[in-house]
Amino acid sequence: MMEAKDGLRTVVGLMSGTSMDGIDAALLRTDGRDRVEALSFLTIPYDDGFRARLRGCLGRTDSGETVAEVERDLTDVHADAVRRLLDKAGVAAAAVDLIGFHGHTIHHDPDRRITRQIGDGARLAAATGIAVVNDFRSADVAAGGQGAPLVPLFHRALAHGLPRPLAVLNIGGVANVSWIGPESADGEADVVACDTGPGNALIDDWVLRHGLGRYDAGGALAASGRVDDAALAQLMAHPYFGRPAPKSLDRDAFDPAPVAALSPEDGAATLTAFTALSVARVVPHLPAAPVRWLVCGGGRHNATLMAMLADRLGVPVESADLVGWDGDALEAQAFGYLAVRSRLGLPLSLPATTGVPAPMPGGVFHPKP
Ligand SMILES: Nc1ncnc2c1ncn2[C@@H]1O[C@H](COP(=O)(O)OP(=O)(O)OP(=O)(O)O)[C@@H](O)[C@H]1O
Ligand SMILES: CC(=O)N[C@H]1[C@@H]2OC[C@@H](O2)[C@@H](O)[C@@H]1O[C@H](C)C(=O)O
Repeated sequence: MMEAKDGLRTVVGLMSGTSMDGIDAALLRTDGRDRVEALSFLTIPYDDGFRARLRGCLGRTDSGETVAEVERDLTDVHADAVRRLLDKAGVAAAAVDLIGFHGHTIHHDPDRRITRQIGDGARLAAATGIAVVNDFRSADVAAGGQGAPLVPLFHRALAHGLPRPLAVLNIGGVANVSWIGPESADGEADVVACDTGPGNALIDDWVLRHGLGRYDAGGALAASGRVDDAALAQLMAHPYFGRPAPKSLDRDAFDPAPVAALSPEDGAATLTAFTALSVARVVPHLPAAPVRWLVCGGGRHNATLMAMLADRLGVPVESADLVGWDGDALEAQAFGYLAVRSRLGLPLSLPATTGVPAPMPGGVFHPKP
């Protein structure tokens, strides 16, 4: 890997998240430690046909023909995303040191030591002419960790100078929090993390099922409904919320049956309250209550959800964009950052972020052809 005099590498980070909305691609320069310079970002949405094929792979652990075909096509769409990102940024592939390729999670059951992200690293390296790191979660899960969330060390790298304890909340399909403690003299800080519960996935599925679009834009549908307290209590009875951090979730861990009989409006309101309340329920599992919550991921565009979070948490809950981060790009950037850490042999996860027994390096390297 090329290393500039300033120790920074030019990297692409690629994320295909649990919302299945598309590929997020970010270009950045980073040393994999505490320096990060964002350069460019774009999202390539999946078309409905591809999204349906991806959905058809969820929960499958076999390597059947269909999964292999979807993996190949998924990889090729990622190669296209890299080309478009570099075109947009006016950067040549030869100037890029590395790609961090998350792939798409089709199965996540860390308690049975299973996690699987599809995405062919060697094929992506061949298609782009750039070295690739993929398979970020397997080593952590094989060692007994949760394999997720992996963004916390990146959140910590960005958080210098912000008030502590700070919570960074990512609301994608699933929601996850990074708790970042006070900064010590050497600039280090404790970090504790876990998935909090559902993010947007249940709301998206609900809206889609009622023919009202792919997501609840701005939270307007939820805002026009009423939270059904009995249904909310049933949803919150899931044993996940009593478990201490670290802990992680598969996309489809929660059964939305308690809202099934509600109107579209009330169902949306109740599922939105479910996401907000499950975030609040994590606070007792953290070392101390955060003084501020910065929210990234698509869920921060849902004004009803943001208002419910502020109400439940009782401290400022703000979009991460407010401190100069790009809340849509953060996850993709994180996998570029983690790819550099992987090449440097630095940990991607810690006992307090995934429950892994010791700080854990990871990722699989595919050299450029
Ligand atoms: N304007 C909006 N109003 C309401 N919700 C929105 C809006 N824009 C995006 N979202 C929500 O954000 C989701 C996409 O979020 P994001 O891209 O952060 O998820 P992801 O990266 O796929 O998931 P994960 O973090 O779980 O991997 C959409 O599916 C939708 O639910
Ligand atoms: C297994 C898996 O892919 N988990 C995702 C998912 O989406 C959000 C949440 O659940 C988080 O744990 C993780 O992604 C982020 C990027 C992470 O690893 O930090």
